[in-house]
Amino acid sequence: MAFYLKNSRNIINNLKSKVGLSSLMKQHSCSCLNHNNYCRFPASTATSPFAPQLNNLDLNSHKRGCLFMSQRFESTIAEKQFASVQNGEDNQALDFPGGKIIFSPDMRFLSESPSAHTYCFRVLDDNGQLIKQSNYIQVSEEIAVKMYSDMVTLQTMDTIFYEAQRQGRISFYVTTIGEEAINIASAAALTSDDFVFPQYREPGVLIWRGFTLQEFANQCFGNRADYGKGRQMPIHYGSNKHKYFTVSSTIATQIPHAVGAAYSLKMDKKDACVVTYFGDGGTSEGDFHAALNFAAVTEAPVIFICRNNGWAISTPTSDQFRSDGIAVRGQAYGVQSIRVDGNDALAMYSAVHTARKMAVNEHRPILIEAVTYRVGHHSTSDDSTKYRPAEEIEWWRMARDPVTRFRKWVESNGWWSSEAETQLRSSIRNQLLHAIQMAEKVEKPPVEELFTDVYDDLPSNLREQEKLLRETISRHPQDFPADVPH
Ligand SMILES: Cc1ncc(C[n+]2csc(CCOP(=O)(O)OP(=O)(O)O)c2C)c(N)n1
Ligand SMILES: [K+]
Repeated sequence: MAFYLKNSRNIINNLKSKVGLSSLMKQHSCSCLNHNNYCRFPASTATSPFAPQLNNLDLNSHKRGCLFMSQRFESTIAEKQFASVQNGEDNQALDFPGGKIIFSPDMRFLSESPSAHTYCFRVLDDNGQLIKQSNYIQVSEEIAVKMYSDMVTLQTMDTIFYEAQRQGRISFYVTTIGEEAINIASAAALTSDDFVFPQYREPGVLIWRGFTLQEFANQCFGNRADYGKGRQMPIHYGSNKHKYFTVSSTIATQIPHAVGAAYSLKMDKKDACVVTYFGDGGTSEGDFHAALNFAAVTEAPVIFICRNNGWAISTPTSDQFRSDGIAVRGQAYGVQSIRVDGNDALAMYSAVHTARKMAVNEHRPILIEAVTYRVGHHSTSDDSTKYRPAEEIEWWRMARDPVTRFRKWVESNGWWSSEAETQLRSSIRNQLLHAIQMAEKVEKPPVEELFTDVYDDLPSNLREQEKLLRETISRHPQDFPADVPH
């Protein structure tokens, strides 16, 4: 039998000094309650002066019991504290709402940075070899081969769609080059019941979940088969079937949405969590901060995955923030956090797999900072050599490519060969070229679709806009795409 007390960090010292229980107490966190705020007392506590109350508790009723006990202890301590402050004794600490505050005569400011940088968890070295004693979750041959194949699919899709944009066949594109491991390994560690609130550099999650290359192409071409009916720019994918919320260009808006969705999963007692992705730039938005705090206090099962890729368009992280990256901010909000080598697929898989268990079983948010590099330009509207050295990009592309690193590990297990590689790459390339040709042939959605799906009855301002649009098209037909029915 064991006993649990709420806010025990705050009262443990008082108990030690005033009640003399120190030899009986063992501080340790309780995973099923409010985490760090609870202490477990061993059965021997039964010999303490509090034995009659403690004996009324057991493991199953400890939550009810500890609330009762904590109220009892807190009120006793508050009374004693009040009396001792009145008497001018023991004024070194006080219970404030929310926790004990220790007073000190030293005027000491908290340092702006920790003395040591936060460690970065990795499993595979740069050469794809397992680092001895690394603490990782095993993946089966089947999962490893699918992970590798999907990373190659993502890389090939990026190359071909990027070229299609350069040829003027699609209007815009964003590549994920360099971030394939974050995309695919995180997706592999989730279940299909988990909801995804993406930024825009995570299409690999959809690849993993079975969104077809034809579906990707239909969205980029904005044709009639696109679920968004051509209303959004290319790469703004969404899929009800795959629980993947539609990409919104507006940075960081998805982060609080994810927390709300996670809170609702918790209230519905679902065995699932929510995962949201964002970049280092996204963490400068207020939405990021509100979301972390909201998730911490509601104990929402949400995994925040920050792709810290060094650049937010042309803004380097040194101009973005002065903290030791992103992971440390989780701690400030009361969220367990980890920094991971985002170019190590096994480390990403292990961290997300573990985070998912913690989120779902313990009802808590987790923050993962995946350290990586944006190898491509920000988008097809950007030329990143204007603001960063070409050698830096090349170094990451060659020496730290996550796809090659993972391939070496898969090969060293005897699960992959150069014949399989050649066959996979040529098959994906052919499928993509075919998907593009098909998507190009499908008609575009008609003009009236611009105005549907929001209101049952079009309000007068939208009717006016539609009229104005049609008049403009008839006055300037040469400026209007010939393949859009109107
Ligand atoms: C609220 C808002 N501000 C600015 C922009 C313009 N913008 C588009 S992408 C981007 C950079 C985002 O960088 P980051 O979040 O680090 O993601 P990355 O592109 O590196 O993956 C900016 C500033 C926007 N879309 N939304
Ligand atoms: K970024």
